Amino acid sequence: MTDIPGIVITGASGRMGQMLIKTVLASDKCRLVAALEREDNQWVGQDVDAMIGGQATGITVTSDAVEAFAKAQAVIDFTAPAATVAFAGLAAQARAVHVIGTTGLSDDDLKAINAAARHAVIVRAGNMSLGVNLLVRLTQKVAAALDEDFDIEVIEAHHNQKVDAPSGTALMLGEAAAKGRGVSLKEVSDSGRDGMTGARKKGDIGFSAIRGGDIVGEHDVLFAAAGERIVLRHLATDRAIFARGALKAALWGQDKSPGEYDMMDVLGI
Ligand SMILES: NC(=O)C1=CN([C@@H]2O[C@H](COP(=O)(O)OP(=O)(O)OC[C@H]3O[C@@H](n4cnc5c(N)ncnc54)[C@H](OP(=O)(O)O)[C@@H]3O)[C@@H](O)[C@H]2O)C=CC1
Ligand SMILES: O=C(O)C1=N[C@H](C(=O)O)C[C@H](O)C1
Repeated sequence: MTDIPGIVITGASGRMGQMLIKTVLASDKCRLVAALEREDNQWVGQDVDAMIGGQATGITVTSDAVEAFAKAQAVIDFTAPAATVAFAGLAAQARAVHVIGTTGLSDDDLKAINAAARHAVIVRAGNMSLGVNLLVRLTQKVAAALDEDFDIEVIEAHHNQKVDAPSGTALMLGEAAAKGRGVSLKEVSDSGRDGMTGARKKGDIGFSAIRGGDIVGEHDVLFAAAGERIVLRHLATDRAIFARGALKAALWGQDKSPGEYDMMDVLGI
């Protein structure tokens, strides 16, 4: 046994799962203890190195979450809402830090995650990159400085396999803009415009989603008034930025008390 935190990666064969495994293997601050996939996944029973095409790890992809979590000090989870809610309960039982990158979570999912955070540390963010979390802060500041003569629109673009919209990041940016304005996002959110929508309602925060090709993740926050526009922009070109943030969160959470945290807490911004 060593003091270096043991990490489980869920959704191990996914786009983020593979990136996370590579990031953990490249770090000397943690060790990979398990790579988890669901039972019917083609990689279960195969070596992690065959899946990621990298160095020999001696670790076989497993579908046994209970056994995997029992060996872990942290679980890094970028999967899908149903899986993440189940993992939150199991990670809490194992008293492992649960880092959640999964987006598209419903209010009920968030309640279940919040309940699990009574027993263990959970760090959850729709975007784990430093750049986006700074952009969230900037968005709040700019929204607080401008009045409703500036229409706020969040525009996001992602690859053609993304299943949820608006993106988790777009919602973080929308929440920040609403907070800056001192309003509730639920009351002013306008997404999915189509057909005879009528004129834009003053004070609304709009969302637009583009899906295509292999776009990693692009977010604009547009403040548009008569005669001028301000655009705050983040472009992700490499999923490594999310994996680095997630690993930082897993290590940061090791000495924290049970509760739900976000990347602002981790980054101290
Ligand atoms: N917070 C952040 O910084 C970021 C968040 N994300 C979010 O992370 C999530 C994953 O993204 P991405 O890696 O691109 O997606 P992928 O579809 O590439 O990977 C998802 C993985 O999760 C597994 N999975 C899905 N459902 C279940 C389930 N019910 N039980 C067990 N495993 C399951 C999939 O397995 P299978 O193939 O068998 O279905 C797959 O291995 C998304 O919600 C995305 O929005 C992505 C990037 C950054
Ligand atoms: O699904 C993705 O790919 C991404 N999802 C996150 C989101 O929903 O914002 C973060 C990043 O933009 C990539």
